This record gives sequence, structure tokens and C-alpha cells, in this order.
Amino acid sequence: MLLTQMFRRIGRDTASAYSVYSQRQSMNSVRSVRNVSTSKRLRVLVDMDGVLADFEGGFLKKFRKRYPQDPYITLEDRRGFWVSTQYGELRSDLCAKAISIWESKNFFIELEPLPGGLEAVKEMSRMENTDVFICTSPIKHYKYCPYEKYAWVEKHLGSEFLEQIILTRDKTVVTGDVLIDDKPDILGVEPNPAWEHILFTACHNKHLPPCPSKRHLLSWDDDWRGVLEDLRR
Ligand SMILES: Cc1cn([C@H]2C[C@H](OP(=O)(O)O)[C@@H](CO)O2)c(=O)[nH]c1=O
Ligand SMILES: [Mg+2]
Repeated sequence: MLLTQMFRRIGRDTASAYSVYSQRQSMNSVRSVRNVSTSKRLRVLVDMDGVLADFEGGFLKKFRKRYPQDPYITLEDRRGFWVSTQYGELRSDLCAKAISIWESKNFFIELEPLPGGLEAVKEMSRMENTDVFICTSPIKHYKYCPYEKYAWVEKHLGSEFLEQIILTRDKTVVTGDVLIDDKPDILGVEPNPAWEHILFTACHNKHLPPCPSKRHLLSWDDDWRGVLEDLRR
């Protein structure tokens, strides 16, 4: 082989070897970028009433409108998760009157969003490696509530979020890494739920003695991003 041909072939071989090398390098760098961001995949369960939708505020407004002569409990004075229990303690007939409010048509669909909740859920759902589900319990009087919960999600978060709804009376059987919920005790058939419960502060739970083993979110202004990052590790 002539010397010039030899040099040409060496040049060609070197060029193709370099191109394979640089392709591998760029694949590796894509992988390593992915590895940096592919920290643990997180499944976040977000409760609806008391976390995204203002159940307590909506209840008080409608109770006062329907029963203007009756006593009521301000949000400041609310204690205990079940509204009807505290109203029943105030006066026995008020328990049934309270129940009549959330069993009425349009109660759930007309609840106002709580500050920052919709923005937080939308941001979460755009985060890499994050699956967000709205995990909510319907009341047993099923005529309006389940339909209206779906309609509320569609109205405020869009139809694509209808895929993310988990409607269950027992949240302990749902698997997830975290459940953000305003109910202090979430019980069901599963004694060891997969998720960690983050207690979301609400008017009915803010006076409870602090539970050091439980994480809290004071509101959607609180550091929910930091909590998720922590859970990812
Ligand atoms: C009766 C009652 C229901 N709820 C909410 C909790 C449940 O929704 P969620 O799981 O979205 O928080 C739903 C059915 O109990 O209504 C209250 O928050 N307080 C009440 O007193
Ligand atoms: Mg709730």
C-alpha cells in the first residue's frame, strides 16, 4: 500500500473511532444528567377537603344562610375533625342540621379552593419523577358528593386531572409515599399504610398538641417542596 493511501485509511479509521467515542460520551453525559435528576420516584397523595377545597368555610357560610336563627361555631372556635359532633354538643338538633348542609346539592362543587393548593398540585404534577393523586373520601350520602368531587377537580384543575382521582372511604389501602391530609387520625383496615401522613393544618386541628413524630404543613405557603425532596432521599 502506498504511504498516502495508508495515511488516508488511518485518518478514516481515527475519524470513525472518534465519532463512536463521542457518541458514547454524549450518551453517558445524557445518562449522568438523567441520574442526577432521577432521584427516587415519588407518589404523592393529596387530600381534597380541608387541603385543596375549603370544606369548613363553605359549611359555615351555608349553615348560617340556611339556619340564620341558630347558633354557630366560628372557624376560630372549631375543635375536632367532625363538624356535626361539635354542633351536636352545642345543641343536639344542630347535628342533623349540620349534616343537612353537606348532603345538599351543590355543597361540594361550590367549595372555594384553599389558598395556593391548586398551584401547588399543578407544580407537583409537572415535577420530574412525581405522580400526584387526589385521594378523597366521599360521604355515604352519595347522591351528589362523588359527582361533584369529580366536577370540582375538572373545574379547577382541568379534565386531565380526572385521571388522578382516587375516591375511597379507606385511604389506608392506597399505596403512596406520602399523604397530605388534614385529618389527624387516618384509620382503616391496613394497620401499616405505605404512605407517611403529613398533617395539613386546618381550623379543627391547629389546637392539637404537637405530635413530634409527625410532619406538618402549616399551609401551601409552607415548604412542601422541601418535604417532597426529603422523602425522595
Ligand atoms: C362530615 C365531614 C366531612 N369532611 C370531609 C372529609 C372527606 O373529604 P376528604 O377526604 O377530601 O378530606 C369528606 C367525607 O367525609 O368530607 C370533613 O372534612 N369534615 C366533616 O365534618
Ligand atoms: Mg380532608
